[in-house]
Amino acid sequence: MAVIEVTDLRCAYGDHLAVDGIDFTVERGEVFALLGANGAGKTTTLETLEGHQAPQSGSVRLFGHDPRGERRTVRRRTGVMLQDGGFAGELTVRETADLWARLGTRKGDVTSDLERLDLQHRADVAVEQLSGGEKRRLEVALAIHGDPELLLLDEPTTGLDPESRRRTWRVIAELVDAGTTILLTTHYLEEAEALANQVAILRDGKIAVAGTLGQVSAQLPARIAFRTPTVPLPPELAALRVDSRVGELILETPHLQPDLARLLAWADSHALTLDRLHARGGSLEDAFMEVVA
Ligand SMILES: Nc1ncnc2c1ncn2[C@@H]1O[C@H](COP(=O)(O)OP(=O)(O)OP(=O)(O)O)[C@@H](O)[C@H]1O
Repeated sequence: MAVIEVTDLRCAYGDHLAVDGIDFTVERGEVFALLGANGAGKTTTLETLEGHQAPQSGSVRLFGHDPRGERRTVRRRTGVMLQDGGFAGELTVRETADLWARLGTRKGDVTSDLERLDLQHRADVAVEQLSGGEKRRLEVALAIHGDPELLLLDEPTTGLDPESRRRTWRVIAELVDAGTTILLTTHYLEEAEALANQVAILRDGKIAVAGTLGQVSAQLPARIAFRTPTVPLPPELAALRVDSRVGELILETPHLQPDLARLLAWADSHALTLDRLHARGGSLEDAFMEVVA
């Protein structure tokens, strides 16, 4: 049985349909990243999985259970981040973590939770005195308490400096190695690339593109770029041309290897050096830009 099963989910605020008929499943041990521009419906989907929101129609199942109707059963196995404003600002970091641990049913060492997110030296500081990035790390520390089977993470690294982000990725990767299933939302495509095996890109509450990272990237053409040569390109390559900015020429092709070989042969025959030549396959960023453009 899938850990998460979402079937024809619709969620509305008044008459505004924020999630408009989405389906996906997440199997045990997978990391599933929900991507999309602001307002695409990521948080609404996550809040429905957390049981904070009721679907307008369709269904959401975690471990085969309804996260609203069978909240206790689901919560025992699921780590979630505390909602915005859920902290009592005057409590210290350790008091907050202790309280959270007592409210839940999973056993675990709060000190080690704080250490994993590099917050041990902030343990006696009031939560209201934490920086934005430290607060976000505390939210992640609470979510991972007791090594849940499933983690639901809403933008786990937003506002973190690059080192803290990488550290958080390492913590998440360790949990995945230990068998945790993860669904996360993020605006950082490199985060999805670093962590996820499945992605779905939402647009206006619908899934526009979904699949493994490889499948999503492979749907987009490859790109070859180089500094503009002074000699005109042969027609079959000139037809691939999509853009030329600041002296760089970009060719898009679904057939990277033969077209790159053709380009190099042409450059050779004209004794040309193609400055700053680089070639790459389609990427998650290309897929994302295609969806949100
Ligand atoms: N409490 C609310 N009341 C009314 N409309 C809401 C509410 N929360 C979200 N919406 C609307 O629902 C849609 C989806 O919002 P949601 O927060 O799920 O998007 P998101 O993809 O998480 O966006 P972001 O990347 O900005 O966090 C948006 O149009 C948003 O304005």
